[in-house]
Amino acid sequence: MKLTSGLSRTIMRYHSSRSRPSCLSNFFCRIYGVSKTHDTLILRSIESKFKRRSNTSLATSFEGPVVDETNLRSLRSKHVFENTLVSKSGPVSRYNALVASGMVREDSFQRSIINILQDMQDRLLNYDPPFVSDVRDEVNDESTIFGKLSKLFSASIKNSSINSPKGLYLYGDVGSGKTMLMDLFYDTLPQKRKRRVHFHAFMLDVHARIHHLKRANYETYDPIPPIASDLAKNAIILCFDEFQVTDIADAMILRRLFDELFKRGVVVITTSNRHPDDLYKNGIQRKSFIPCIELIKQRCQIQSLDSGTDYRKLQKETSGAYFYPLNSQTSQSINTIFKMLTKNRQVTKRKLEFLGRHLMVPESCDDIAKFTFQELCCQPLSAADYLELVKYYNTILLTDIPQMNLVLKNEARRFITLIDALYDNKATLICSAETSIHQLFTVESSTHSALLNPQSSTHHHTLFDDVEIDLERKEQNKNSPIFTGEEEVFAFERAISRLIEMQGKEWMSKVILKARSGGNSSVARPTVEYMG
Ligand SMILES: Nc1ncnc2c1ncn2[C@@H]1O[C@H](COP(=O)(O)OP(=O)(O)OP(=O)(O)O)[C@@H](O)[C@H]1O
Repeated sequence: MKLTSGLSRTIMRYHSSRSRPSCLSNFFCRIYGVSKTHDTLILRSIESKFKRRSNTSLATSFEGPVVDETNLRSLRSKHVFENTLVSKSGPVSRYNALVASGMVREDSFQRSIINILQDMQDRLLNYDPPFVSDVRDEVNDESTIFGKLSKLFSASIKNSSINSPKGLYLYGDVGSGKTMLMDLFYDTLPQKRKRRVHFHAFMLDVHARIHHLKRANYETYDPIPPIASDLAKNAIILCFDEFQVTDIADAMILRRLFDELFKRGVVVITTSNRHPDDLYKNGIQRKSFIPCIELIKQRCQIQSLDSGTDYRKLQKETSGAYFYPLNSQTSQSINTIFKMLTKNRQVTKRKLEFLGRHLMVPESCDDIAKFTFQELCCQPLSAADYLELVKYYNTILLTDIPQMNLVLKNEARRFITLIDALYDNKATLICSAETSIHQLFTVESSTHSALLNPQSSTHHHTLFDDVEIDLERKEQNKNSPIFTGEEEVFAFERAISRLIEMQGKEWMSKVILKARSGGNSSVARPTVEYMG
């Protein structure tokens, strides 16, 4: 069994201490290698983070974006930019300063991309985007006078977008620095009308807007143009992290949405693990998605970043919060950590309610929650649920993770989505698993498959209705190659890379900085029901 002795020793020390806050400081000092002489404010902020009670009084109904994307920002960039004396003039000077400070290793592949991003930023300085109308002017039901006017208006937008600069589609290997480079670009952009968002969160926002508009308007109402206008009004430069298309609903929405966004002069910068030609590969009705690929290739410069280096795997020190294999000792270790983190405070069962959905949290205390893999990855949950979860919980304990394979691809896909949500929010993951991180995903079938029961997502059924996708046809196509797991195998690599980084000592320093900057406190909390 691989049980990190440093962690267990720290837990023992924690238990033998009477003073919880100072002991907690020691706990983090030891596990995450934070120097004891390190800024005491940081340690105080960790303590207050763990003492903080969750705010449960704010109930929200959907009026706009589902996710506050400021919480999805890369903390590395915050960490790096706020703590290094650097010139604020552009991505190249930022990159130079990071290399000079030793925080980033000089990388010739990254260097060529940062030069491209610098040119792009220079071009954007002179960009005068077209005027975008108000959402309410875009009721495009052609049976109404507004609809007819809207059609005329769309034609005029089309002409005005001709001079918009090309964006960038940056694709390549896992962990090669795509997000870091995009963040350097984004953070140095002087424009205010910009938005940086994880692609999952962006699509959830779009789904929610579609549903909201469809419910409030006519049957024949086309929600895409007004949504595009609203998005363009708020951000003329849109930066997406991890562009990926794995489902038909997203494919059909994107085809139209991108067309409308580009017509409104929006410039898209995105990272992805896939070349545009490989997006939604083997997907149902893929032919209908090809125009979207062509549009991306037309409106974005396509660049690869294939340095062959996964920087996440270069880190040497780990925090030891990943326990394997599954046995009584590992299970006891997880329970001990949970008790330690929640000591003297009430552990409750909770029900999170949002957008007409609910998510059960079996054991929780402040911003710490504990689940089994079965509870979190074998239920019909989606990115929306996991992003909601990380609004509340900054530390997740996840037990009994099985080795995953293509038979368990629904569970694997959910687990990967969960890891993405935790990673993007700089959350802490403490877990117990059947195998080491490197062996967590396999293409072999597993004996566990019979134990787990995949179900379909009700969220997607609603969405298919909203975008008028024929579900019967989807069912007929369930043997389509997209269900062979090719996408999952690809995503496994990214998840492994991220899990490794999340087990590293450097990860905790990011968590500390997040706590220091107030964590998720800016996010409106949805309804929570205490179950006792
Ligand atoms: N040149 C570098 N020197 C040191 N660390 C780096 C360098 N480039 C990237 N990193 C670090 O490696 C990690 C992975 O980088 P990043 O998230 O940007 O990769 P990515 O290509 O976007 O990965 P993915 O495809 O999985 O999303 C981050 O913690 C980042 O700060």
